[in-house]
Amino acid sequence: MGKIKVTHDCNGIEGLKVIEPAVFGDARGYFMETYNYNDFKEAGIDCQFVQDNQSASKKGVLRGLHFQINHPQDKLVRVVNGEVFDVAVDLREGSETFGKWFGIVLSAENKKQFFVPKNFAHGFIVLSDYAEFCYKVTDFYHPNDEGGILWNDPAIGVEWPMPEGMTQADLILSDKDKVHGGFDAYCKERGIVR
Ligand SMILES: Cc1cn([C@H]2C[C@H](O)[C@@H](COP(=O)(O)OP(=O)(O)O[C@H]3O[C@@H](C)C(=O)[C@@H](O)[C@H]3O)O2)c(=O)[nH]c1=O
Repeated sequence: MGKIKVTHDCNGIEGLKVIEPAVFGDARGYFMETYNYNDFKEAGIDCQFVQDNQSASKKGVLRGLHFQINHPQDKLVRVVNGEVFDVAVDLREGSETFGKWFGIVLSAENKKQFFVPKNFAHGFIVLSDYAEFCYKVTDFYHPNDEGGILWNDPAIGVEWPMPEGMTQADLILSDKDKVHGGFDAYCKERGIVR
């Protein structure tokens, strides 16, 4: 019997999935399966994950929007401490929802997982004082293969919620993430006509 609930309707973007595990609480605390090959396969996620990642970030950190160009990764992401707003942008050429985004709050409390297939850009903003973010990926990290789209590119128009008491000027980004190109440049480089 499958122990997960899966939502496929992510703003009409095919392939994105939100997974909610069954949580077994008792006097000691709780138990849940965070990944089970058979259940995920039944839910349409039949992947070979090869790397697990974890990052910690303080409030106002924004990481994204990232992808690997020649070694695209499916990602199964979740939060084990704190709360983030997680975003995926469809970069699949020919997709009906090319350039559209979907965002969801992931937290240690709601225990939701978000499946982001290959050829999406991915990023998140930390809404809580601190957050720990864990994810499984289906290809290895290739430092020379990283691509990015500027987080606030109006051509994508992600509606990032701001952490309480912060404005966009307070956000903390890596140097790399401050200078990504926009979606128009992404399309132009690849000869994609929209
Ligand atoms: C992503 C990654 C980074 N690193 C190293 C490189 C660098 O020294 C340090 C920090 O890397 P970054 O600044 O790229 O980390 P970060 O900004 O957290 O990158 C991540 O962002 C989220 C939104 C994603 O979707 C991920 O796929 C990944 O791109 O960690 C690895 O060794 N393996 C990895 O898989």
